[in-house]
Amino acid sequence: MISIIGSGRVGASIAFLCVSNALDDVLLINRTKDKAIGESLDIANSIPPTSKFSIHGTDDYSTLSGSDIVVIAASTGLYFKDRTENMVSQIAMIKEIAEKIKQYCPSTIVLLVSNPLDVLTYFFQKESGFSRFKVIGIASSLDSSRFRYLISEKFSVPQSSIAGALVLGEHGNSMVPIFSNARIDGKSLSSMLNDDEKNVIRTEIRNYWKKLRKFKSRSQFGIAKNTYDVLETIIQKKEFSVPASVVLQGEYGANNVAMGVPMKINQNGVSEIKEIELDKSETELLMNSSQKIQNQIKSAQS
Ligand SMILES: NC(=O)c1ccc[n+]([C@@H]2O[C@H](COP(=O)([O-])OP(=O)(O)OC[C@H]3O[C@@H](n4cnc5c(N)ncnc54)[C@H](O)[C@@H]3O)[C@@H](O)[C@H]2O)c1
Repeated sequence: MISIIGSGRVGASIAFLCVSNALDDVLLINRTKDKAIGESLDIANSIPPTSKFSIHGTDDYSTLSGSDIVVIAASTGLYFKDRTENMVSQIAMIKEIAEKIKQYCPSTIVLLVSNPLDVLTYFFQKESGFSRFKVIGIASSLDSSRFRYLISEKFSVPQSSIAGALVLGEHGNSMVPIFSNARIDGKSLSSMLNDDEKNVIRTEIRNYWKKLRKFKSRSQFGIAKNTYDVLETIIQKKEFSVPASVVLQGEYGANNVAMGVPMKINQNGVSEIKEIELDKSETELLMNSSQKIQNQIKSAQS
């Protein structure tokens, strides 16, 4: 069973993909029970006639028991300028949720989606005491899909001709697009862009969510698909290479901080953290990004 805590825009979109693709049974848990019931009644009509799975909504955390995976997409409020605006209330919320998950499904895998993503991934792992390989923050794959989209628009090429376009580090203003790893039809992307052009793309990726919010209130489908891909990997016992946030213990020179890094995921969670080669400026930017997240963690602890 896949349980999704928080059935707002993002949680409901993830549930819709799971149910309409007959991935597994889905449980929606929301602070306000009616919202969870309403979304589950709607999404239930997308169950394919050949599916053996269903969906239910509740505000009762004890129903988490038996969850194979829990997705956390709950939010205490909106933010407008920066994803860290609600950090204090989001950390308090994640600590409460960690207690419930520990109580009702202590051997589950947890996918975090709520913001500020890296800070919450860190606090969830510390609070729950779960293996760091079972607590995965989903966001770098979304940022990477934005990177891919912007390259494909700039060069008028299909996304299928782009490989290795990764965004690592914080899911926030210090995120780091890795130009040195990206290829278009096998040709190095770095060699096709000067520093100014790279800066423009870097800024566009970081501000993608702000641009999107000029046209609709906030994003939901991109993150839903990126989360679904990881859920499918785990439920169907596949293996998947993807950038995601995890608590680091020395990898990329970072310690006791969560941030987006390339990894392999399988049915047990993170099976490998991949340390890829970065150029000098990317290495510095990634160190700065981990330092920024660490500062946020420290400010929340003081
Ligand atoms: N990781 C990413 O790349 C990414 C992308 C988009 C959105 N997000 C984040 O996902 C989160 C959800 O976004 P949204 O647009 O769906 O928000 P939303 O406001 O539409 O939904 C949040 C839901 O969480 C519920 N909730 C609050 N506290 C709860 C609790 N303790 N237990 C259960 N439910 C609770 C609310 O009642 C609400 O229904 C936000 O933190 C947002 O910033 C992350």
